[in-house]
Amino acid sequence: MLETANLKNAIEVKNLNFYYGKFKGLKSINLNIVENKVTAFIGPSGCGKSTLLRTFNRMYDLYPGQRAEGEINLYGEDILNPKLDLNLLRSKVGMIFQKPTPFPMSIYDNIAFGVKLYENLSKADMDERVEWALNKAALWTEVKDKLNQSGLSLSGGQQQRLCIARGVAVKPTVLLLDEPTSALDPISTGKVEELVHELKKDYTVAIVTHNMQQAARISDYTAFMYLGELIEFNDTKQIFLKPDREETEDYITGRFG
Ligand SMILES: Nc1ncnc2c1ncn2[C@@H]1O[C@H](COP(=O)(O)OP(=O)(O)OP(=O)(O)O)[C@@H](O)[C@H]1O
Repeated sequence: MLETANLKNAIEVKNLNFYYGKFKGLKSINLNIVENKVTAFIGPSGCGKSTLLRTFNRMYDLYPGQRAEGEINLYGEDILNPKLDLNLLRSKVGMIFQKPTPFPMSIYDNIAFGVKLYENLSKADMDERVEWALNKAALWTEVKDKLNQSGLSLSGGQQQRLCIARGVAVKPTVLLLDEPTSALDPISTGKVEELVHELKKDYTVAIVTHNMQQAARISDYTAFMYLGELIEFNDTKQIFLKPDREETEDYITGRFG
């Protein structure tokens, strides 16, 4: 396992268990998400990747019967604390989903909407923020002349970059990406992958992916999960070239999963 205690961690997960009612979806997870790096979560369907990602911004809180036990520290603050301000947490830990989900409103408003929840900006400052976020998501040049058009009028790949722009616009510290390219064509996928590479200069990124090549291409660290457990967590190169555990090797070489 990777020794990350001496690196700067954005998130530290300690003895995390997660329950869907009586079903235990995560079993004693311990790992750190290193600041300004990309950490990929891989593993067969149903192994708990999305469940783990959803604990990092307490997305599960929206659903009755789901609960987490243990500790998840975001820069030293335990986010499992029941008294935590969840809106504030979600402004610090943004999430982008598998299917692009633009709001049914203009491209401009898709971005401004979230910003308005947290900040009271003048029109000029908001214009600047919208341009900044669209630039960060490598979408500005494609949409700058049609900011008033519906976000839904964009292509799938553009919609996903719009969602990424919406995510970065509120200036989170961590971005969670749950299979962000699985609904995209190869060109759009390439663009999102380049973008993830750029984003880690400013953000800490955790990404769930089914695509081994993608994990190898874009992540610094990789966590392999199986049946709710973290089997192996290490430098991405190590995981793909010389994994410690046989289960990891079987998975990445396509022998199961
Ligand atoms: N809402 C839910 N209620 C009950 N069980 C659930 C719920 N969501 C997920 N699970 C179960 O928790 C386990 C982990 O699911 P999760 O979605 O985290 O897996 P995953 O690794 O992200 O899978 P995939 O790659 O298919 O998206 C699975 O056994 C799944 O059936």
